[in-house]
Amino acid sequence: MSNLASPDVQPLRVALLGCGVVGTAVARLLTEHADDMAARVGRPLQVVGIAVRRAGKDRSETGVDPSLFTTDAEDLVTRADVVVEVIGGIEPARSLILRAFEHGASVVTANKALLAEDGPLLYQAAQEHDVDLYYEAAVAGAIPLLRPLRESLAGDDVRRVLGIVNGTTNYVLDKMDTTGAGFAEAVEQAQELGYAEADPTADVEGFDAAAKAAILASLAFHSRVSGKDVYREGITEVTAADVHAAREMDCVVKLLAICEVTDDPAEPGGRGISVRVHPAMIPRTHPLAGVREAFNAVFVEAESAGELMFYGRGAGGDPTASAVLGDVVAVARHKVVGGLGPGESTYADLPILPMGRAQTRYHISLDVADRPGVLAQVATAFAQHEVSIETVRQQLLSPDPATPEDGRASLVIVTHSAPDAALSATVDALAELPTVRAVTSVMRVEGE
Ligand SMILES: NC(=O)C1=CN([C@@H]2O[C@H](COP(=O)(O)OP(=O)(O)OC[C@H]3O[C@@H](n4cnc5c(N)ncnc54)[C@H](O)[C@@H]3O)[C@@H](O)[C@H]2O)C=CC1
Ligand SMILES: N[C@@H](CC=O)C(=O)O
Ligand code: NA
Repeated sequence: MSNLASPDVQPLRVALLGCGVVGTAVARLLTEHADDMAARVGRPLQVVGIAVRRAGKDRSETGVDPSLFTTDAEDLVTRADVVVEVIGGIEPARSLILRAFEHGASVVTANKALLAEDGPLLYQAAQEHDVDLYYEAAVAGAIPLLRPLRESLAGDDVRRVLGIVNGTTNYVLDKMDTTGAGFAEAVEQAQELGYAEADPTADVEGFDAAAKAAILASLAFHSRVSGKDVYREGITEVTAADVHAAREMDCVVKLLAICEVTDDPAEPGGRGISVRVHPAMIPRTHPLAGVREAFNAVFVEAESAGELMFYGRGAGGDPTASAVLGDVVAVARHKVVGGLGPGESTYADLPILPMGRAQTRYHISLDVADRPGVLAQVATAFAQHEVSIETVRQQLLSPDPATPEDGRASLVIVTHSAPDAALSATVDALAELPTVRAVTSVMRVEGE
């Protein structure tokens, strides 16, 4: 290591854009682990500047020389070999990354929103300028997931990627399930712990998970998938009745990202991609049910490898910085010894299938009149849409005080797997039946 400290060894210049939750951890760890990083890269890394929005704030926890903080990010990216973008959002992050490429810098980013919106543009610019674009932190934080998909599984045929990829919503659902915490209170806690996006709407409405699902599907299926291609439902519509219904079924509600290749005869070539993010009930015995707090877990199913599971911290400053720094070492090494990491791979160019074709199962709770023939009417609605019922549970409810003479019952139905369009049409038909007083909970079911 001593020769690396010699004044003759030219350090690699690192510029950091953003000094929030992730940026602060990156800056501190770059300083604390400077010697190890130098040894792993083969040359010292020198932080040449940290772009911030507001100068003069106390950032002593980074251990970085205060003179390195600058509000001129545009200039900073022209003075670096490696640019780390942890500002987030679309602009100015996109322009700064493109400018960094133009000046010959490789870029490490954690910005899934930008990658899901404009990944192809960034890949192309990186390729044109012979530099790297790495983004392991963008999906599932610390968990090494993108490199396995991009590199380790490059010789296999990935069929499915399914998991929990948003720490904030997992934290919220977990707190609602285990402590009975309210939605707003749990979101606030997730913000305080540094898990949530700058605007937590991106988390709770499922945009963050959708961006990650788009990135995962693109890599897994060698096709272009953008955030807009992903069917998305967040957790804001998950009610206490849903959580209760899940508990009654010995299930738990999780926000899942599901990316699948389906062999669909209606599509040219017979294959298509289905990508969706939505809350789903999963049995408490399923491994994903045990994923607590802000942890993430992702299953990958590949033809030859079989099933793989990735688990770890998906959010938070230090865990995310771990993934960022791993990428910094990789791209910095390329600067030292030559070579580039993998670029965009879209040769399969598979079409995106509409959500209606996704195969899923539904759990439906109905508040019905307790009269002869009700069950037959309900069953007919399922049969008419070619949806097969797996289980039905009926329970008497106390009468509605407004109509005390009418009997009431709750019907809880779980279906077999069917196209989402047929399931959703069945729910619409059920809601129209005069004997159905209310559809009290509808949720997709995943896992056996
Ligand atoms: N917090 C987390 O757990 C994770 C975050 N990420 C991603 O990392 C990125 C950063 O996230 P956080 O650090 O949590 O956000 P943050 O909001 O804590 O930090 C962003 C920082 O960038 C600064 N900034 C904004 N515009 C700027 C500009 N023009 N020039 C200089 N600085 C500017 C803000 O003032 C803020 O300090 C985002 O893309 C996020 O999606 C990825 C994985 C996990
Ligand atoms: N807001 C995100 C942070 C990591 O990507 C999350 O909660 O998972
Ligand atoms: Na990751």
